[in-house]
Amino acid sequence: MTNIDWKKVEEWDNKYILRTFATQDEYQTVPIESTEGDYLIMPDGTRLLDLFNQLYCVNTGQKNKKINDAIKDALDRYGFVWDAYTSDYKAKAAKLIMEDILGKESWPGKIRFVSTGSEANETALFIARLYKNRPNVITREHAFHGWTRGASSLTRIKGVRSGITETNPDSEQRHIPGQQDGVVAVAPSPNCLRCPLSHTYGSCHDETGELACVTYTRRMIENQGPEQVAAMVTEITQGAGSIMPPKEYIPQIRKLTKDLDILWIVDEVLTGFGRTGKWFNYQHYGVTPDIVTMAKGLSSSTIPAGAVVVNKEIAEFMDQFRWETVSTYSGHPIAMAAVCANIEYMIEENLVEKAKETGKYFEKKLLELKDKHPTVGLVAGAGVLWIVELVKDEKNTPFIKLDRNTSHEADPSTYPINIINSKALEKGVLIGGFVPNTLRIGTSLDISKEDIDKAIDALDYALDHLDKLAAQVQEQKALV
Ligand SMILES: Cc1ncc(COP(=O)(O)O)c(/C=N/[C@H](C)c2ccccc2)c1O
Repeated sequence: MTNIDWKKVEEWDNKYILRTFATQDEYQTVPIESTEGDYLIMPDGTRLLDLFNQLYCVNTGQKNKKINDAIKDALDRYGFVWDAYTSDYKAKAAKLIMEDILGKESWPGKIRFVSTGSEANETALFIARLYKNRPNVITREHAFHGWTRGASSLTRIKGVRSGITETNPDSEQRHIPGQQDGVVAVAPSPNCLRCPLSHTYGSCHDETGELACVTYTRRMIENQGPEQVAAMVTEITQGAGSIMPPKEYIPQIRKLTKDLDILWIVDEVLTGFGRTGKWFNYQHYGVTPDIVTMAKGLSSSTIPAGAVVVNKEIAEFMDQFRWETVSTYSGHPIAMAAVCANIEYMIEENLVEKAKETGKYFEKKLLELKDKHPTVGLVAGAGVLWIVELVKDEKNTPFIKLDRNTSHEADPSTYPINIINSKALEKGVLIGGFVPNTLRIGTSLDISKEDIDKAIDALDYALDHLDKLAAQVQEQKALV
């Protein structure tokens, strides 16, 4: 490795780069010298086991040899050609997705490649509104669909949707004028532990068995006027929002969209490509979408890539038109080479099945922690995507009242996810979440049992500390 002056790196980083998720004063440089498998390696050789899987996006592991070799081969042939030209890589990537992965399903029509998840969702919104000739779309509480204008109009995590937050917890929530355009209505999220409609799962079904949150969504769309609604956009498992729906929810939402003749856009940017133990998360529920958006695991993030798959009817409709917009890097030959190698590796190594089996081991180990630690209120997930809800008492009260909100209405150092993060780091494990009270665990599909055990040990150690803090708070309350 060339001799890097990491002091200079830190100086330039602080001096010239605009920050994300931290003000300049809060920001601290975290230098990473290299990555490998599920590990980040710092300049001093410290190896961090990454239970964020970065942003739940390195599905086939860091520095995957097959992907890196494919990129090197492609670089021997290409610099760049734009979407009007076809590389063998772009055509093969389309074939692998439409035939090898989705070939057994009758709904897929055609695919368009883009570069990010936000761009995939922008494309899906564009197509849905054009195809239905209607302006409105339905999103949900705690949704995260990206940061660009249309995608962010769907995003409903409080701190995120306005785009910026401030250190001072008492600061006014700022909103970026016009950023929320794009007529959307917000349906309740199937967050049964903290039901937005104050129901209890198991007794919230009506006489037809429909969940209360689905009935509410149906009524909301009927009030909007379904003839004004192009589509409902859903993550099957909410990623940043960290919510796993009850098993009936997705099939009932799919029925609702068909009953009301609106399109169903499924955002598989975070859950796609084997993360939940299926190629795509919707496949757990016996339903088929009209449009699927994808990114992250599409290339395992070695090179940015995103895509949108539309159903046969929409593909036929779009084929009539000259699409008068283009994104420069769509179908970039080097990115497509990474996509092909990523998918071929997943098929050769049977990684989707491996993730499914790994999920059973994760569930066993996380439920053991739930039995041991009073601050674990819920464990939910599948494959290598898990939620651990942190609570301060047996009533599942959240530590941070404004739950699923990143607008820093409290001091972030009091967030349970950050308390867990700093204790687990003592054991060389990076674990945490995005919303204050909920750990969001993600790994590569290939993670070893030894590394899972190392992660569970670190989480156990951190939860011991959180249990003590919760008990102290309870004792102080009892003294008052
Ligand atoms: C379901 C979903 N759709 C679209 C996008 C937008 O994709 P992009 O970034 O434009 O390629 C994302 C991005 N996730 C962000 C980075 C995230 C994930 C977990 C915690 C916090 C943030 C996503 O999760």
